[in-house]
Amino acid sequence: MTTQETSGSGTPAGATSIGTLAPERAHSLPGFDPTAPLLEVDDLQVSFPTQDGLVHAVRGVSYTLRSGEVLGIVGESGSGKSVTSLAVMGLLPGSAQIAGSVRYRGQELLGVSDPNMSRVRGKGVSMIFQDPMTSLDPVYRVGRQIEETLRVHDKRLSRRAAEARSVELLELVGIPNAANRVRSYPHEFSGGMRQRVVIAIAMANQPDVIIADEPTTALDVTVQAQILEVLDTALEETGAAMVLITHDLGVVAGVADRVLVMYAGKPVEIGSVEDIYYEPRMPYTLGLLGSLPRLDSTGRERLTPIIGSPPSLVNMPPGCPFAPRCPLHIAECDAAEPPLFDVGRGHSAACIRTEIVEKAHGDATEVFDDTSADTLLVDESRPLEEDVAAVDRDRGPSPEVEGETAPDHAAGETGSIIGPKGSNQ
Ligand SMILES: Nc1ncnc2c1ncn2[C@@H]1O[C@H](COP(=O)(O)OP(=O)(O)OP(=O)(O)O)[C@@H](O)[C@H]1O
Repeated sequence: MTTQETSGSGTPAGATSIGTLAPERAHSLPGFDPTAPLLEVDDLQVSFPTQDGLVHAVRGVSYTLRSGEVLGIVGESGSGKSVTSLAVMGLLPGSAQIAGSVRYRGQELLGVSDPNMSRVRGKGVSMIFQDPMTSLDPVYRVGRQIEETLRVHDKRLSRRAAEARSVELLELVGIPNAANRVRSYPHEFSGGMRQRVVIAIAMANQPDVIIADEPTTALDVTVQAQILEVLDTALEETGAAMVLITHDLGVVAGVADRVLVMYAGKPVEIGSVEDIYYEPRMPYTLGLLGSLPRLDSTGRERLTPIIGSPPSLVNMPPGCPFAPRCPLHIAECDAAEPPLFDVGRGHSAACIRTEIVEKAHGDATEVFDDTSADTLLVDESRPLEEDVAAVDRDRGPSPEVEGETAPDHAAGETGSIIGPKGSNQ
């Protein structure tokens, strides 16, 4: 497989306002090259032995991340996004069989001992996980957890300076009354506030790279946008580049420079965020777009679900793994798994029928059947409030929603009702 390079200006994104780097610690592995890309993942392969056989979780992932760049990695559950990132961080279980190469500033990370990886983790590359409670220790005050992170990489930092920096970091991520909140325990914060603390810890040592694995998935939709803004602040303050992992193309739209789409353990499309959203060439990417309500739609487009589920990663048959779900499937698709074909301007797609997808110009209804939106409605000829009224007649309205009216929706339209937990959407 060819390594697909991510684009980027090569200049760090922002100022470093929260302390100074001690580069010799983070960069003390053999092969350090300050001019090398921040992260080069080359033909990464990860398998897990299981009772059912070898699970080929990651089957040849390659990407390059440069300074100041945000790379979105998108794909369905089980497509290998997290395993790819855990391999980069050296956090896979001992049973994992790993091949390929992961270089941070030219230094090979695969096979490096855990003490040596600790020099890179947190300072060279830090990670934000989906559930903040997996990162935070429930029995320590959040301030202490930030201070420890700082002092792991800077033993000369006094306790008082670490305390002051913790308050500064909590302010940066938008925790009100930070000087008092440093003394709070994780359970005293809401989920969104806890994720802000985790972001503060991830940026504490001004890493070169932040890997954020589904950082907003566990949060209320109203909080998700705020956390994306906080991540943006983290990048500005640290000058870090970011790998943003999500199953939601909508999340990467406003944040990423480039997007890597994964399917069944492999990248199936890589391109700029504009190419992926407006000119995708892989039917799977088009299907993902079609199943997502778009803010730039005219309001009349239908959603197009991808029918079926991804293949088992044990004993995969030859051919394109997406073929059984693909509306453009032909016999040749079953012969061999297509490599990433260059379709122009740093854009590549693993499909032998890209010229047909090209003609859709991002409109999934050109290729996929549109079935989903109508299934939400009992009767296409009447607006949604009549359906709600019919349900109310049968069940009786709940006291909380009595007097509220349903939004005016006609057949085929997509609407969202959002609100924080307990708001009776
Ligand atoms: N320790 C393990 N042992 C066996 N199989 C594993 C292990 N860890 C992950 N897998 C398998 O590897 C595949 C990829 O998992 P991964 O967590 O990377 O997917 P993902 O794209 O991040 O999905 P999600 O969004 O649900 O986290 C899955 O089939 C998963 O079951």
